[in-house]
Amino acid sequence: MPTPAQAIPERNGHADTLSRTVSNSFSNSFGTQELGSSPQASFHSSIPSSYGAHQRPSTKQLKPFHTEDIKVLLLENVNKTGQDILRKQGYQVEALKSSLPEDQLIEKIRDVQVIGIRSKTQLTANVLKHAKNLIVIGCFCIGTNQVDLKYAAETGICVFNSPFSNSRSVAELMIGEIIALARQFGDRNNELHKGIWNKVSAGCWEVRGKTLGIVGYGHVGSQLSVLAEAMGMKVIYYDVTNLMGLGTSNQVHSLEELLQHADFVTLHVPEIPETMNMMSTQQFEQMKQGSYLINASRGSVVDIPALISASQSGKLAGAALDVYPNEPGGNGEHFTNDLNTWTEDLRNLKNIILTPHIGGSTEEAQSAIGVEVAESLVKYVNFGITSAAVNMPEVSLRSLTMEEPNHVRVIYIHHNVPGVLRRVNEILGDHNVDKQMTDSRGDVAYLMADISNVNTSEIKDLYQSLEDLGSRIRTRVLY
Ligand SMILES: NC(=O)C1=CN([C@@H]2O[C@H](COP(=O)(O)OP(=O)(O)OC[C@H]3O[C@@H](n4cnc5c(N)ncnc54)[C@H](O)[C@@H]3O)[C@@H](O)[C@H]2O)C=CC1
Ligand SMILES: O=C(O)CCC(=O)C(=O)O
Repeated sequence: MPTPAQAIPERNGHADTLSRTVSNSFSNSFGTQELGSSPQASFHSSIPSSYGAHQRPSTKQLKPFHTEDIKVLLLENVNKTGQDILRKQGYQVEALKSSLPEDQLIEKIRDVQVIGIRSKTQLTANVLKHAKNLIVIGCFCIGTNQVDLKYAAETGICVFNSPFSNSRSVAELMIGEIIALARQFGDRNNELHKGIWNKVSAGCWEVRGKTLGIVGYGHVGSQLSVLAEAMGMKVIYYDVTNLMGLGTSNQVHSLEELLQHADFVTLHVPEIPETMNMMSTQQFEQMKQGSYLINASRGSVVDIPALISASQSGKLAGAALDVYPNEPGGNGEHFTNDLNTWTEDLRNLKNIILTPHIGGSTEEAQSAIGVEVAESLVKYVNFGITSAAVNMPEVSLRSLTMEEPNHVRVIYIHHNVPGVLRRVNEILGDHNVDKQMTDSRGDVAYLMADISNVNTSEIKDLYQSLEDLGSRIRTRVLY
């Protein structure tokens, strides 16, 4: 039987925080309950039943949650490593293999404090406005374009992702696809499966000495750069940021310059307005005759009808796509014109490799992502720590310990306007503020304060006073 301290492996120097399962909380997400015992007793009541049910006092607490009260919805087949971490906390975890249509998602999201998704589930403002209990979102992937990050921050919902745990997997897939396209082995494989022996060398090339043009030299692009040079490729890259090239790779000044020189072009940019249809008719015209395009970033980055024309005209000698403007919610026979009107045309092109968004789908990547994101969720739910959050300021304090029984952690997410700290500290001022940290990101600020000598009877007033401030987005009191 694991102890709470063993429940999550230590990472990022937070062993002390993880060893104390602080899970009593006074927050607007949970129903009002009667005031009862001291913070010390309520701490024991928060420990999951498997760790110490015999210690739970019968008295009800002031609107605290026990970890068993935390409801988590995981969609899109989140890895077991992540599920296990959340379950070991005692949270109620429902894990589904696919994403949900919007109406079903809205029904489910009403009820949960935590949701975990991958790249498919769209957490728009319209969906999130129904998520009255939600305090945190975990994107078990790199991309966060599927979440309305601004709306989430403005409603006090923190978002986490895994910024690089699948980068290597994507880079390795790119290497496989560069060789596959250069040797046309996708087509040869398909032909032989149909019984056709077609031994040809025309239009088939070694990759050694060819130029790879990487668009977006971040985690994936830079990994790919190193691997490609090891195969004897020359690497150039284009990025909106001025970045040091690894090995002997060189940054170019414009996308056009890259397209004019590269034999292979790979795309590794985020989905943002500036990258929408970044590769369209004009850009395909700027590419070298007989060059190749690979897109494993997001479907919106490539204008697919323009790619189909460039391929049919022979400008492109081949292409590989892992991502599409519309992707199905789950596995099955969905890749038809019902999904995207041009699907049949795409499927009929020569030397085209089509994969179902598997760039990051390896055992290693999914297992690491599961651990990383689940740990972030636990630290946020149990301790309010926002380190590595995507849409909130990063705030963390040394944890409360068992030796500080009458301490309370106040978390106050608020509009970033003048005068708030003064008012908050007036409210906290009757207690000793042991430590405090505050930071802002755009219009939203996040304050965390550990205060001592708090009687349980004072917590409700403390909470209510903070809630009554006009600047309030969300208040949580953990004790
Ligand atoms: N197919 C798959 O399974 C996967 C897809 N991805 C996608 O790949 C994207 C890139 O991933 P990472 O390398 O980890 O991201 P990253 O954030 O580390 O790097 C992205 C790079 O793109 C650059 N960039 C942004 N806008 C640009 C523009 N307009 N022109 C040129 N460069 C621009 C940034 O400066 C940055 O250096 C992710 O945003 C995600 O959408 C990521 C992982 C798996
Ligand atoms: O594995 C997934 O579902 C999504 C991978 C991806 O596109 C990402 O990490 O951004």
